[in-house]
Amino acid sequence: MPSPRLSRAANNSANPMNKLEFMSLLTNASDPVSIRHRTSDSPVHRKDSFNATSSTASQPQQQQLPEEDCMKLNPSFLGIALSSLLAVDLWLTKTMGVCAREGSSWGSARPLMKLVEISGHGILWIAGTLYCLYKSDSSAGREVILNLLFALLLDLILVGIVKGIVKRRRPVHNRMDMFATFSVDKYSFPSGHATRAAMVSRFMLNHLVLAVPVRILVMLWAVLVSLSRVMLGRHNVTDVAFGFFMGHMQYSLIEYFWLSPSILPALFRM
Ligand SMILES: CC(C)=CCC/C(C)=C/CC/C(C)=C/COP(=O)(O)O
Repeated sequence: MPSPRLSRAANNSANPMNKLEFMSLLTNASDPVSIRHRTSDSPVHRKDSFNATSSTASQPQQQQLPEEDCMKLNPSFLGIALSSLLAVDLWLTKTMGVCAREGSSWGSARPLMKLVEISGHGILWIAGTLYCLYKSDSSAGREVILNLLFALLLDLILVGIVKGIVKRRRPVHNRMDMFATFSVDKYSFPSGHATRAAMVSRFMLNHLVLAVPVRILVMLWAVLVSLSRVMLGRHNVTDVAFGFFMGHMQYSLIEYFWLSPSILPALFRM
């Protein structure tokens, strides 16, 4: 029967992992050369040590990356994708900001674009909805208008929250000459006009009986309001694209939580 000491020595020579451990103990922690060559510091060596532990002499060597290498590759790929998107975004924003100043290439169209901006302003929509609610004499009409009002208020809150979290500055060529803004409106992501235009247009298309030409006009208005944000230099393209998407999502939310007279009878008795 072999002695315990002898059998441990035999195990050590058979197990390559033990050999690696022994070698790493020999390296000098204060020596930079030995630190560089330490097996755990180099991905190549890490791969070898991984294979050394996972493969035996009888199994073929597998080119399997350790988990931590995969984790390192992913963020760099995401980083490259994000910085490329940002570069395209900034380039498009600069190129499309043709009404940002009076002296810009389409500077003469700036007053017209500002009218489009006003057509999507929150104050105008909230005041208009309140007026329609006051004038409405049918309960079905009141139900639709009240839900539109909630949608507009929800939009203001959600956009304010996202702007406050993301804190993305408006493009450098923007002149801050908008009327009636909140303090978070110094930030640009997402575009509040784009969220409102997308949400309100979907709302109108789904809840109002409109002739086809009017339906087309409503869709064109939503696109024009969104486009005008970039042309006026107010927003980056991604602010508007995300805003448009967010507006659609907000509409779906309003549909899901639709307020009916059976839910809040007091509100509908006004
Ligand atoms: C009734 C009430 C509280 C109305 C407030 C409406 C208001 C001041 C909305 C702000 C609208 C605005 C200028 C948003 C900024 O839009 P961006 O497209 O530049 O993000």
